[in-house]
Amino acid sequence: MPLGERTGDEKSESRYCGVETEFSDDVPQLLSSNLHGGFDFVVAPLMDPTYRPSLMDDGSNGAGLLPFAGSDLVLSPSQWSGHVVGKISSWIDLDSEDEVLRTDSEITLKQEISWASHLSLQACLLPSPKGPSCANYARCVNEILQNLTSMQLWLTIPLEKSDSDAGGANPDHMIDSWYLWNSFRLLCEHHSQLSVALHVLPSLPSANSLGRWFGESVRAAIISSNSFLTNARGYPCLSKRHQNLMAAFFNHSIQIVISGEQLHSLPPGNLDTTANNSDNHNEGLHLHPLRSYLDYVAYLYQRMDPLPEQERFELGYRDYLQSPLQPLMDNLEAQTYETFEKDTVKYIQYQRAISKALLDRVSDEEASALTTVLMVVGAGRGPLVRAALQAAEETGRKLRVYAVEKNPNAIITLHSLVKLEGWEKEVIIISCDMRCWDAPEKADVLVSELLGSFGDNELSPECLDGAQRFLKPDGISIPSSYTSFIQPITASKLYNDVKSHKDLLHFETAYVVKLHRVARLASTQPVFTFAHPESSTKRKNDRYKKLEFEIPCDTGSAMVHGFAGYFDATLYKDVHLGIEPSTATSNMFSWFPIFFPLRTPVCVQPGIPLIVHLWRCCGSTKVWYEWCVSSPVSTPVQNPNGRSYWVGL
Ligand SMILES: C[S@@+](CC[C@H](N)C(=O)[O-])C[C@H]1O[C@@H](n2cnc3c(N)ncnc32)[C@H](O)[C@@H]1O
Repeated sequence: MPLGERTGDEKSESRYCGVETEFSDDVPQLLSSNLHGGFDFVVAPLMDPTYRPSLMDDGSNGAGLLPFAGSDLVLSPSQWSGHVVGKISSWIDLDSEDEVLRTDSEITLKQEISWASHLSLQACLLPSPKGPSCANYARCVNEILQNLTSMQLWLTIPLEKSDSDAGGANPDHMIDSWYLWNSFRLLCEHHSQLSVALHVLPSLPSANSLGRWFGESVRAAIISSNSFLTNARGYPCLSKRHQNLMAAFFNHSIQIVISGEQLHSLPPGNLDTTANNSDNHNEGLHLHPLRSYLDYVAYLYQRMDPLPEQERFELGYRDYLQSPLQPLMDNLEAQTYETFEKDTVKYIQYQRAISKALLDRVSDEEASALTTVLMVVGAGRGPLVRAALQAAEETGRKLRVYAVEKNPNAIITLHSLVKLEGWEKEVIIISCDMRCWDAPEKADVLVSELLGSFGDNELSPECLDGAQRFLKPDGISIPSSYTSFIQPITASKLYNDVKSHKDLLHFETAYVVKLHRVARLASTQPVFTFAHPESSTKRKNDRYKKLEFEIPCDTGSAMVHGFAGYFDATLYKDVHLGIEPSTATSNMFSWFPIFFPLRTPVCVQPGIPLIVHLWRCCGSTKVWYEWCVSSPVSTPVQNPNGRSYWVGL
């Protein structure tokens, strides 16, 4: 039974909760008692824990009849795959000094994984490495991963990090379990079927340190009964920080697994009013011993606020890599225009900016005599024309509008719009590329929306340079400027998706992506700014920027898989629009962030700056970006000469 649905969240998947069990050779009974107890799946040992290959008295060294928990026939295939996660024997130690133990461990691990694959389990839980050195364990897991069809391996990692980094603490005594995970996954080359099961402990590391994990491949969070506090009525509850962490797990589709013994009371009939599944308390004497923990977890899930409408709409795009549009080189399709046009917030901001510009341009006294010439360059199917006419009506200013568009298909829509709305007197449609249009008069106001997720990446600067010829010397450009921003992120899912293409081209491409399973490791910093009109005729659109990021000291080390990019545009005076997280325009959905991947992820740590270089390069037919890191290590300059990714002029 899922943890429940979040109110109003019908599109989101349900969240499930599992339970860690002891070994039992009666798997059907084990499964049915736990499912009846309210859990969705069991994390159960597959093999008798007393088994050691070297102790098999048949001399087969483990090759004889193995003490697995029943045959594959005891459950149906869908029960095995839907309700059982295999728990690999916790005694295994593949990096032990003891050769017998090491060999036994290796044999057992392979036997258990082989059995779990045979059963088509979705995942197996691997025990945490026994010490900081885990090379042999990782080598063995890596070998298994090479031939594993679809099963996931969840490596148990205790969620611990001591916060006493500063003040000359001996680094040898520092605990940061992230290192364990990092060295293990590096040894396994970021394999996409290897992920983490975080073991949540009674005390938690700092928020920044916890945040790192949300960019890693975390599939499960195991929470023991001893991490729960006791409320006034004897029921389990969690600290505020643990509650927030659980909410973050739910938001990132991380499965919860409850483990340990019943440490809190569960008197039948004595209901905790904070728990929602109260009917289940009435099951009386047959309650699962961990039922109150499950109820509490379900309560935490159900009380979460529903996802805002925009987030719900964007669910299907989360962490999905898209190639950025090429609106200059290609002609946009009707569907793309339709999506833009639904973003009312964007047009409201433009209308506000245009209104302010019209009022600045023409005083109240001149309003009936003067006509402002406004040109929408890149008019698409006309929403900015509408915004301009509404601004004129709102301010009582007279307007002549030129709608310039190079997409012949959008021109057809523009003509029918003008006719339908009766705008023939005010609107003149020009089917032309703005860079070569010979305008009959000069504009007071030039309005455009040629912005990409990284501001200038859809070549707004090049287009507006071409259009500036027909803007009066004192004319206004809306937008008047735009700036791109980047920040380093952990994004193991995105990195693996790029890597799955197995070529350089995909590593040297910037993607548009609704970032979700990422950790933002430092605040954003501005990269390139373009202002319009550009007064200097000498200034070219090539740019270079070197940025230094500091990782907050309580974060600990982290992996940078690439950079998230954003923009902020000043439309006019105080009216802005953008997606830079700290100033993002709310409820606007036209742009997702951009992602610049790194070919080789870089491990960063507090105290050593992360130095990034970004170039915007302009050729005669294309514009492209190049990027690299020079500290703490140097990485290759990606995309030299725009060999993999460029935007056509
Ligand atoms: C991002 S869309 C915006 C469309 C519309 N203004 C809106 O807000 O929905 C950019 C539009 O500019 C047009 N465009 C791009 N470069 C152009 C150019 N050099 N000359 C004329 N139109 C251009 C594209 O065809 C596209 O219709």
